[in-house]
Amino acid sequence: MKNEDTILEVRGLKKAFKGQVVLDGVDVTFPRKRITAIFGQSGTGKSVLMKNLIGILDPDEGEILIDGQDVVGMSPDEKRKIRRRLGYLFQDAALFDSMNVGENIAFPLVEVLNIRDKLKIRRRVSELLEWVQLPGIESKMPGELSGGMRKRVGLARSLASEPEIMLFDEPTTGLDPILSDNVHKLIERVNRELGMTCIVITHDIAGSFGMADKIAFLHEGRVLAQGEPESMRCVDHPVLQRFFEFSFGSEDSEAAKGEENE
Ligand SMILES: Nc1ncnc2c1ncn2[C@@H]1O[C@H](COP(=O)(O)OP(=O)(O)OP(=O)(O)O)[C@@H](O)[C@H]1O
Repeated sequence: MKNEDTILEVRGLKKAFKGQVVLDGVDVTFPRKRITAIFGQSGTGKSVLMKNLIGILDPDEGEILIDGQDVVGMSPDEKRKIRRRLGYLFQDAALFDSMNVGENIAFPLVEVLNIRDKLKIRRRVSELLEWVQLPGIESKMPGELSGGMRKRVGLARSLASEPEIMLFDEPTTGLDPILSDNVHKLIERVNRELGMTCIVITHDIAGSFGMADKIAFLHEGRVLAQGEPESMRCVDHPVLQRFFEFSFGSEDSEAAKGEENE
């Protein structure tokens, strides 16, 4: 990306489990206030990368720089503080099943932002539910919600702590095309209306193409290519080309290559 203003950078990130190398030197940058999609085949380490970014896993080697500050070597206290700048939405939304929707969203307001005023909490929960277009469902239990609703409540909860960077782990997996499109529109709103940097881990290359400002392709533990979506079509790699063929049809992918060769 030309003149990229980087908020988050990963350098030489390595992670293995019992000798099985999953991340083998990942280098990738994430532009501030933009949407970056990371895609790659199943099992290629996308979720492991995300877990390293949010601090659920520690890398074996490498750096994770937030505004130039390496998180990896920080004390637990410093890590906690800097990682508050990150929010995330897991595939299953990970709601607390024993709490109702309102309590789920109030949780980070109390625990992260330390808000104690009950009226203020109620108002903010209601605003967040309106923002995800689910007004007035505070008293519903997670078990009563559809998959798409759970995802939106999960998003409202993540947004409650006002992160600067939002990570989405396969947000459209298991959703039909209409709901997937709704989720993409919601991610665009998070980016445009709230000004958050968004990182989206996905298999859905066709869906993410329209939404992302940047795409990074993870393959065999490394980022094989990264750049603006259109530039990715011209990367001459068989796996990447196969992704394009399946997602857009072979003619489209061949045409893009042809244009590049002219
Ligand atoms: N905690 C863990 N312990 C051991 N192995 C793990 C652990 N987490 C992930 N792995 C392994 O790392 C590899 C990559 O997994 P990961 O979930 O990151 O893939 P992915 O690219 O997100 O796949 P998918 O698109 O199917 O979700 C897999 O072989 C997985 O078994």
